[in-house]
Amino acid sequence: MTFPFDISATDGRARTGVLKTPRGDIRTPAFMPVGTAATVKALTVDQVKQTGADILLGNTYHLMLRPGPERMERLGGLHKFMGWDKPILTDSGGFQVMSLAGISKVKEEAVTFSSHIDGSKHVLSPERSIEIQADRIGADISMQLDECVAWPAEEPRARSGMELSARWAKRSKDAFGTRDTQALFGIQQGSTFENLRRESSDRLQEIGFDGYAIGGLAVGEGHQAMCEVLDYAPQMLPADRPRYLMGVGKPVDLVEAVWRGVDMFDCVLPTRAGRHGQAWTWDGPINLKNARFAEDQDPLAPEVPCPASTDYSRAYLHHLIRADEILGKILLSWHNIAFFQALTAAMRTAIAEGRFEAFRRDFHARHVSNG
Ligand SMILES: C=CCOC(=O)Nc1nc2cc3[nH]c(NC)nc3cc2c(=O)[nH]1
Repeated sequence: MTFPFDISATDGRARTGVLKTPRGDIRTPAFMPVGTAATVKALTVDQVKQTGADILLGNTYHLMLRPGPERMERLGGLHKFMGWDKPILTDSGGFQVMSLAGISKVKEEAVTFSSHIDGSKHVLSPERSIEIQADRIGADISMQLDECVAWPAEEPRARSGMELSARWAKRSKDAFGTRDTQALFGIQQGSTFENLRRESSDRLQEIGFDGYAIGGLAVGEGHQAMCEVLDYAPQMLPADRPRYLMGVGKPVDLVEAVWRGVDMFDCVLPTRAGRHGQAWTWDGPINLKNARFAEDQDPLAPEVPCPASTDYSRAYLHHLIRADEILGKILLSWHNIAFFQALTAAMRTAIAEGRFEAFRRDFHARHVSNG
């Protein structure tokens, strides 16, 4: 179903709005915490809710290996399983098969691979991926199966991956059919080639999707090269539908992508880097392992409305991380997710008030120069 996407304000290419789904509204620009194995690592769903997150990402690859699609359905689907009653977007599994699975083979018909957990054999076709996401997991937003070509890619290789993804887009849409409570997003590919990204966008629009993701980025090309693709790629996609940049990113990546017209993001960094002591603040990233925090009585970020950001001293967090205490991983993950939510909330307000350019300039001055 094409969920209503009400853009309430624009400022240059930046947009702010609401994607309305049966399970709740998603305020954009939106950051989706990643709930890989039916959990946002180290956090309860209540803690995630408290950060202001409107939607979570689930990973099809992990969930199809464990607990398995049919078991997930017998248990009532992912929302019931993990106790999260707001929207969930699932990825198609394609990307993680390439990066996590054992021997994988990509054929026209499907991707075959062996589980990184127990070596068992699995098949992921566009049709099977849709069945797992929409019918077994019960995702509110499903993603087409695609092929994310490694970077750097020569044009012929980038073309073949883009064309396979476009054929799989059609098969995904046909398998998804028409549903009145769930949506399907297509994925633009084409690596760093403008002509390929244009062809991909045109083929996706001919098929017609409820939203459009920008794939093939944040795969090692670096911030500068990613921004150069984002200088043109988002605008090739329909302006009235959500644009989702997959796997991105650091706070500065979000600001630069919103500036270029992106609406939705997902990234494991807030929780993954948090578990290793990294915290993002308005004054840039810091690592609590650093000795300079050993007697720092200040909280992480008094202006971020999360207990982990306001109620604990940096000295205490330094101690917890140095001691490899579980609570350290919990508090830094919680703070980082809350910071990413505070960042997207601040961008929504800046766009609504027509001052995103000033926001972007101040953000670079305060956050990036220190970072
Ligand atoms: C995740 C939602 C939907 O994803 C898919 O179903 N396929 C897909 N996932 C990606 C994930 C990425 N993460 C990064 N960097 C951390 N770059 C990525 C690129 C892709 C991509 O091109 N396709």
